[in-house]
Amino acid sequence: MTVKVFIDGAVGTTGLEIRERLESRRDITLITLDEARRKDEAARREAINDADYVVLCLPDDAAREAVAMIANDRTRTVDASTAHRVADRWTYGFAELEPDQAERIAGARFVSNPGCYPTGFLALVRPLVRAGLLGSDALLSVNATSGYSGGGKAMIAEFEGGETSTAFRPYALGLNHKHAPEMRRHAGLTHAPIFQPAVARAYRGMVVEVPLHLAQLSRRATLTDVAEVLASAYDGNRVVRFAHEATTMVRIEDDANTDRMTLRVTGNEATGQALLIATLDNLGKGAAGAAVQNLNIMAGLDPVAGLTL
Ligand SMILES: NC(=O)C1=CN([C@@H]2O[C@H](COP(=O)(O)OP(=O)(O)OC[C@H]3O[C@@H](n4cnc5c(N)ncnc54)[C@H](OP(=O)(O)O)[C@@H]3O)[C@@H](O)[C@H]2O)C=CC1
Ligand SMILES: CC(=O)N[C@@H](CCC(=O)OP(=O)(O)O)C(=O)O
Repeated sequence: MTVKVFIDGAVGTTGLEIRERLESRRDITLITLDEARRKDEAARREAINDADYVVLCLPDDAAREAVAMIANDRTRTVDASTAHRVADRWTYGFAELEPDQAERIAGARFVSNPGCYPTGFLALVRPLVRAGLLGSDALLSVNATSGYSGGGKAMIAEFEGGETSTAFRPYALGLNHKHAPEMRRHAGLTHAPIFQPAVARAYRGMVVEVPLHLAQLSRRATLTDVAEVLASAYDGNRVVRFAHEATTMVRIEDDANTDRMTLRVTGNEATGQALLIATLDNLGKGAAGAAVQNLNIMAGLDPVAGLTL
């Protein structure tokens, strides 16, 4: 038996990545719309209602419109946009976030795929909050660098079309990035972290860093204690891996071209300063890899089918 999947926005940056992961699958039949019909409302409505699963790879407003087109109680949705990540009725599609999150995704009708930056931040911070090492009132910062495909077709054109020659560009300097609410909510924090992202001249890949004073922790702890909490949270996980080896260098390319994520704890025990680091691919675990993982879980298939780990 196969499940019918429609990717709305299938020729965008994320949509193409999802299609690549699904098109050779024998357990999945893709519903496709040709170039002339891919933005036609009637054609999309028909495809959406014909599908068992719809994956939305659209700008936020178009994603909301697509959800409103569902006129049956059967079609299940994974939304890759920001539109529903803190919305009621939607299940947050980060399977490793909580011990029962995969089970919740498996039973959900509406699943919101996490943002790429929150994927790194939450993987590093949520286990520490859950273990009581970080209080829910912790005041955190997060700095991150993304490959330019993170900005979709428009940013790819900007970097590859000669519109910018920059190698590295911090942005969201007004500390108003759209991912901050999602980080706050799903980490279980009272205050959103100070989030300062940057984009680099690399097509794909991502480094997310959370600096911490050990004195910020709710009880006395060493770097090893922090590492142990993260290592045990992801013990045996096939997608999120804790790197036990000493970290001397991290590169944006480390997990690029994969659907996995690697977490590290490093720092200076003598000064009591820690650095939590996640590397992932903004288009992999940060987008398409997570969407396919969610689809697999919802359809009762192998959660990592079609993923590159
Ligand atoms: N790039 C990334 O790393 C990540 C992206 N996301 C999210 O995924 C979603 C897609 O982003 P991304 O792939 O980067 O963006 P792109 O701009 O590369 O692709 C968006 C696609 O949606 C199409 N589209 C726009 N409006 C409509 C509509 N009304 N009906 C049908 N198709 C439409 C566009 O068509 P056209 O080609 O004609 O413009 C385009 O092909 C966004 O919400 C983004 O925030 C999430 C995580 C990471
Ligand atoms: C480099 C870059 O511009 N990145 C995008 C985030 C990509 C992502 O995660 O997308 P969504 O939350 O939009 O789904 C940004 O900062 O807006």
